[in-house]
Amino acid sequence: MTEDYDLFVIGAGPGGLAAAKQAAHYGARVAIAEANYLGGTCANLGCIPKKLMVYAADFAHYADASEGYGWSGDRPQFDWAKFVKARDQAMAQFRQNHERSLIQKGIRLIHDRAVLIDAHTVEIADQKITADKILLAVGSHPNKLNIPGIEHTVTSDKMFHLPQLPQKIAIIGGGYIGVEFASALRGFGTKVFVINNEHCILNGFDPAISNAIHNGLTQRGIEIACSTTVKEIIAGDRALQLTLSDHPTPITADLVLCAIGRTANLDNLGLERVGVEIDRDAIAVDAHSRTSQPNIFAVGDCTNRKQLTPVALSEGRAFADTIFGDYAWTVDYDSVPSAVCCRPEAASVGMTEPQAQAHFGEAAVRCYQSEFQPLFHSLSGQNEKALIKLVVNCSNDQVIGIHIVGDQAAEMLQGFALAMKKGVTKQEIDYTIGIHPSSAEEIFSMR
Ligand SMILES: Cc1cc2nc3c(=O)[nH]c(=O)nc-3n(C[C@H](O)[C@H](O)[C@H](O)COP(=O)(O)OP(=O)(O)OC[C@H]3O[C@@H](n4cnc5c(N)ncnc54)[C@H](O)[C@@H]3O)c2cc1C
Ligand SMILES: NC(=O)c1ccc[n+]([C@@H]2O[C@H](COP(=O)([O-])OP(=O)(O)OC[C@H]3O[C@@H](n4cnc5c(N)ncnc54)[C@H](O)[C@@H]3O)[C@@H](O)[C@H]2O)c1
Repeated sequence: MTEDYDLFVIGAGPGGLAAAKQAAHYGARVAIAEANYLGGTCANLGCIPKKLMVYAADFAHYADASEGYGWSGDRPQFDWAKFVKARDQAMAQFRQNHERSLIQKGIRLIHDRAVLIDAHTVEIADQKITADKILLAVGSHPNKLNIPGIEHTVTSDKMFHLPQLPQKIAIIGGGYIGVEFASALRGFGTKVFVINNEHCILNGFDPAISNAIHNGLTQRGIEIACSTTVKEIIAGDRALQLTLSDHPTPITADLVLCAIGRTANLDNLGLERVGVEIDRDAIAVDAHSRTSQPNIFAVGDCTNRKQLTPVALSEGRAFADTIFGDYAWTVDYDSVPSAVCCRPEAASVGMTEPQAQAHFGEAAVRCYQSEFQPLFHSLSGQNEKALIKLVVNCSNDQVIGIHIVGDQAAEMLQGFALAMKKGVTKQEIDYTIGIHPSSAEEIFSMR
């Protein structure tokens, strides 16, 4: 029997869109379903609106620095509602661009929720559609703590549509989302208190990064409590009151953000019905993103891999190249760079110093670290330092980890991440000529 499509994709976030477009490029007949907004979390409730918010907050930072550069006069005021309107217009435009590009590629977009009926059939908008292959790219949703008063908290989804900015916010979670919102909101003038259950924020990053970001955030006036959590939240007349474990006095805030990780969107998808197995609350897949049901695949946040847009994109492309194209490849999870869009910014790729020592032994690992004042801050009046750290495998001189803190850390890291993936040695870095004046040139003079 001929199926309606060669590929049916459930979820039009970065993973689903990349796979659909790549499969169509090979001539496959493709349909894609999206229950909410085209572009998924990344384009609508994640990376893009977050980065625009970070840019908006940066103007306060530049305004603070401008006096040292000879500027004076009235300081412009920030209008949250005006920003939200402009941002939403830009995001609507991005969605239209996505839709146009799907049409151009001959991909059918169905704006509705899809569920699995059997291994080759999905149900959507009261219609049954069959496909030879089905790709699950359904993403994830924010976790919430199970404590009294949790109903008084919001998650990152809500943060982009607040009617107004809070005067004081408590953020539960000191990971990517907690730290990024803490930093941006502080830029807008909000008082921020971060509560993290682990011994440091951004645990999992190199300790040099966690420490530098901790110091950078506290220097900007953000309060951080680690090795603690929230036991209870009580709504008072004027504020929310949070009781912390091992913390003498409750803290108050007018908004509480819960940012403690995200879990795959698996509810009522029909996975049990078609025999797709689950592992640690996510869809279990092999290296080629194949589930336990041979013609059903899964990519992105709904699998137990790295919850990052470029990872979802690569998994989508690798799936389409392997199944519909002429070559098979798998994603290399060892050299995935990522950045935390806080101020100061952090970016990282490869092994941390503790990971490298655990893997190769302490004696086999050498680290080079430089902390310096970027030229910009010689006049900004801000005591900001930048940091670059290299982790090197002594046995072959290869750079196996690069960690950067400071302005444009993400932009700086991108090229170095490619060099690391290609096996660059410390000696090759030493003999490379830098660009002057820049912060990045510091990496070439670390002895
Ligand atoms: C606040 C925030 C900031 C972030 N910032 C960054 C960043 O700076 N850099 C970065 O790399 N990553 C960032 N991320 C993570 C990034 O957004 C995700 O890793 C990425 O979006 C995952 O892509 P995906 O395609 O797997 O899923 P998603 O983007 O979540 O897309 C899944 C789509 O599937 C749809 N869907 C679900 N179920 C169904 C169904 N049954 N039928 C039809 N449609 C369905 C959903 O509506 C959704 O649109 C951020 C995340 C958040 C929350
Ligand atoms: N810039 C980026 O690339 C970016 C930005 C945002 C999100 N993301 C992706 O989205 C994922 C989810 O982000 P996230 O920040 O929600 O998760 P996360 O895993 O990055 O951080 C969660 C934090 O919450 C803390 N936590 C957990 N339980 C807690 C508790 N009971 N009390 C106090 N603290 C607690 C953890 O110690 C951790 O620091 C990230 O892992 C990342 O993959 C990426």
